[in-house]
Amino acid sequence: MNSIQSTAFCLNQPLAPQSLLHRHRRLAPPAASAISIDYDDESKHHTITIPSFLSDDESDISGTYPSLLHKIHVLPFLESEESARMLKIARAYAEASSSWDQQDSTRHVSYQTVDFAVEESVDMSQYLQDINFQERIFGLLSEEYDVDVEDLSELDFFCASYEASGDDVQTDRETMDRLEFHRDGSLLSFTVLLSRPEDFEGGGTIFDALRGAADESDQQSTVLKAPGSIQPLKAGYATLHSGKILHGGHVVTKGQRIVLVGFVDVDLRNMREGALGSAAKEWGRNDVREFWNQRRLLKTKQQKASWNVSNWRYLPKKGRSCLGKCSMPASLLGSIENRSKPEIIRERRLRSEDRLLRDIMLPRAERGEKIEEELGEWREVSLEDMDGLMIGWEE
Ligand SMILES: O=C(O)CCC(=O)C(=O)O
Ligand SMILES: [Fe+2]
Repeated sequence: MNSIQSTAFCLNQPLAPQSLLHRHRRLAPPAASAISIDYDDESKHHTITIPSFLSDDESDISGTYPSLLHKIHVLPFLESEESARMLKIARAYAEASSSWDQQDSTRHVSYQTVDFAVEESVDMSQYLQDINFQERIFGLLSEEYDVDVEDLSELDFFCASYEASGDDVQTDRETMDRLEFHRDGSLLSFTVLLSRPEDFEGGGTIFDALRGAADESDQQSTVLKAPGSIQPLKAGYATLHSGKILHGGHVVTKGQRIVLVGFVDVDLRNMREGALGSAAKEWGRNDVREFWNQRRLLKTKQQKASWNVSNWRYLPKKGRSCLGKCSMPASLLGSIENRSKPEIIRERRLRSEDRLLRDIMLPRAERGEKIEEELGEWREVSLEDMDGLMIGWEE
């Protein structure tokens, strides 16, 4: 992209003294921690590069920073008549089906969303076909993330509504005003804004890795708003990102935000084997750590006056030797408090995310052949043909 205006700013993290760096090598602050925003005035395309959270000398990383997956793109996508028409179809379907009146979606495992799948609405599916929606969005994703269009497949397209809480108090509608931080099942995801920015306040797609940094940017001229949420300038704009970057729907404080969201899968031949598995393992470990550290903190705080902890699992190793018989060393509570600090846990999470974004995509030269699935031909079969194939079948 021809970058006309470029902004870069730092997270302003002080460097730890050498001794600390040595003791907590794995948690050392990143060498370079800056967000860069490129803007091309002609195409109105913003490219936001999420910061680096690792130092470049960490030996076991295959890719470099920034990879294409570190980039979040915000750009005009649908013509204004197209997004207006889609909004109309979406509203009509949601009204007729009450899809936006209840939190019942199974799309996100741990929390409910207010949406409907595009395929449920005949009119919406038809319109998306008429305007070649899938071909167009796949074309964009293919170009920005360097994946062949043939290697992209639709996992899910759905239309979600966020409404400011309080607007629905008079009714029994269950709406949502935000979506908690999560990672999508897909490597690539997109959000197309259907409602007009002037119809709601707040909102946007919020990224953990961009949190805090937006305060320092020029709020008027960018799509990146505090605290790390990306708010497109017009209806019809698309936000493209890797679904593996921790993100959510930022809280809508007024009005209604309606978006079309898509999860797009990438064929395995493009991906480095094991990269996603180890990141997922690390995130799982982190969640468990977070839980236990919080629990330890609570327990030790409760027992601070007369320290008599009977369950050693709540204690770090160095506290276990004097279980139940001594007073709590002042340093112990401090160290437990330190470990359960959300910033430290966040830092760990961001480091494994950064590692994944560097590692997961194979360079073109290392990608294998695409394996076409052989479906064979349909033919009629007799009951004798089926003999032995129908396990558990009883006449
Ligand atoms: O509302 C948004 O911009 C993000 C939605 C999202 O992340 C999701 O539905 O998975
Ligand atoms: Fe998502």
